[in-house]
Amino acid sequence: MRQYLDLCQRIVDEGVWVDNKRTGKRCLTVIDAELNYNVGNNEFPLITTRKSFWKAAIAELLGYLRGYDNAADFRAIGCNTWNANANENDAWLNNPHRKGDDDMGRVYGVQGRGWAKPDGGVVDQLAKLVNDLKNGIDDRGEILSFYNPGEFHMGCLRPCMHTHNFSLLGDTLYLTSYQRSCDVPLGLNFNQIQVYVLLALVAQITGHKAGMAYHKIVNAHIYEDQLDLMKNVQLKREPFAAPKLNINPDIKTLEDIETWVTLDDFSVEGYEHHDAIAYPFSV
Ligand SMILES: Nc1nc(=O)c2c([nH]1)NC[C@@H]1CN(c3ccc(C(=O)N[C@@H](CCC(=O)O)C(=O)O)cc3)CN21
Ligand SMILES: O=c1ccn([C@H]2C[C@H](O)[C@@H](COP(=O)(O)O)O2)c(=O)[nH]1
Repeated sequence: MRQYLDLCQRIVDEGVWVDNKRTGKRCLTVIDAELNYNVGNNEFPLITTRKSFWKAAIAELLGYLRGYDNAADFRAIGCNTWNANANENDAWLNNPHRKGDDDMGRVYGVQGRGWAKPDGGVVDQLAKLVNDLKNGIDDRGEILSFYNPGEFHMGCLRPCMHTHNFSLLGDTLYLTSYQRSCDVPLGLNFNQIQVYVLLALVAQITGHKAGMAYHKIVNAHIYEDQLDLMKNVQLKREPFAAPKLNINPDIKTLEDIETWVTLDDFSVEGYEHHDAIAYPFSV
């Protein structure tokens, strides 16, 4: 939790104002941040200086792992975060590739599970890496990448957390995740949870111990309309100890994740937190 607050404080102290054309807002911005999560010790990086809606963050991750391309599918599993980008963004609403209400296009999990090959067919990056890791193989390319510049024009938003690189050392699995752009008050609250849960889940279904997850962020920002709440509310609060995350041990395969896993298969123990803060969201 300290590392999150240190990043917020660093943006407040050292951030530079940058105009963002897409949202029409200014962002206080720093470049290069690293957060590390000890998944092996079950130190769940849940924000405690405000109430975190952690279930929605896990639902969003499940949707990515299933290759969802529609905000309605996300809603059905308990996640509302894609409604605005799918339905309220003029550039996307006028895009000829948009297939109708709630369509998100070729983003995130679509690339992760079905990257189109130039000669026909698709690459399922997640199935490949799960299969390798299950067999004790780390070919130094166990990568799940959502970043496909050739199809940016076919999606509502470029992926922010775009690459997850797994590594096996002995019987311990590690994860290094890369993020190009980070809305620290809103997005990072979710992204920390997702990096942690991704390592915990993949370790569980491939039969390895989970080690550390390393989260590398390039552009970390606070939107101008979020700054006052961050400076004068969230950063004035003292954090509580990290809670623990429990995952249903019956989840044993990628197919389990694709078919029957729900948010009831995750529970958090000992989550003490301050009141919720309603940060403004920029579409
Ligand atoms: N500007 C922006 N920031 C983001 O973090 C972001 C995007 N856009 N677009 C794509 C996804 C969607 N994400 C979102 C969207 C909404 C919330 C949000 O409203 N969170 C609230 C309530 C969550 C709930 O009730 O489930 C929060 O208090 O955390 C969080 C992440 C993360 N990403
Ligand atoms: O997982 C996510 C997804 C999105 N974000 C934030 C980062 C930016 O504030 C916006 C995306 O805008 P771009 O203009 O495409 O950079 O969404 C996040 O923090 N985490």
